[in-house]
Amino acid sequence: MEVVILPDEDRVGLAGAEAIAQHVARRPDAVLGLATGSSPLRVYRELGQQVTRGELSLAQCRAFLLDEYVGLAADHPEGYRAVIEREFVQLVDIDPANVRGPDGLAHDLSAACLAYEQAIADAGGVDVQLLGVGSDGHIAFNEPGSSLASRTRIKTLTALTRQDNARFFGGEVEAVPAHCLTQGVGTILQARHLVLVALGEGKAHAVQQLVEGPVSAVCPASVLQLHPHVTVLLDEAAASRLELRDYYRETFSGKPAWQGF
Ligand SMILES: N[C@@H]1[C@@H](O)[C@H](O)[C@@H](COP(=O)(O)O)O[C@@H]1O
Repeated sequence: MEVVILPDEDRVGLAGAEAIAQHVARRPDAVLGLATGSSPLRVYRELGQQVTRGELSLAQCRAFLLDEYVGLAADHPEGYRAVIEREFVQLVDIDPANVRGPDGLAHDLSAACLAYEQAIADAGGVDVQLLGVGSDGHIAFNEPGSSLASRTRIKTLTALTRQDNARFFGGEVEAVPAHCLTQGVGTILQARHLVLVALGEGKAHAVQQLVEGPVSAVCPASVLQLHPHVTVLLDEAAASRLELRDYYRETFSGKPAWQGF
């Protein structure tokens, strides 16, 4: 796991965009994994600027969302498909038809979950998956207690997550749907590169647990310790509770000492 501590949100956004751009440089038709929430927004803005400047093109990419609320009308502005449309698709040159999310309005939600897993597999799997982390350590909507081998399925949101996300629903907890469809922890682990972004003091405990805590379903994000290629991008506040933060800084600060031997 590569832990990168950066001075501010803009630098985190830049680093996240760089990680994605590197995949696209190697493979122009890369499969991208998209996350919602506020943490990845600067990454999307930076990608948008690179596309506008002609430095990057996502025209051949396909993308899959991590999760979706159950039961929100298709035109609801806080539905994750709508959020991604607004915050990502409209800023870059990806074909909107190539961006897919779980169908939270499906008549048969279980069948929709299976179909979503199949669509990801048919695309050849996700090359680079952007992730945020909930203040309780959830990734996507895999709440504490989620099976670490889970696949895309319906989940019930915790009171804490609904409270955290109420800010997107005019502050009304009751307006936040109680259920969602989410890629499972096992699904996420199959992406070839995981890039997690965490910003602010409110994430410091979850970040400490995910990087340095035991691997446990109590903090689903801790399962990232079992993945061979993870980049964790943090601002100073999110990194503030890491016991080994000076070590992470040293290892990232420049040329490794063994170079040149
Ligand atoms: N389902 C999303 C997660 O994918 C996201 O990581 C989390 C944190 O969001 P934020 O980045 O706004 O703190 O929010 C939601 O619960």
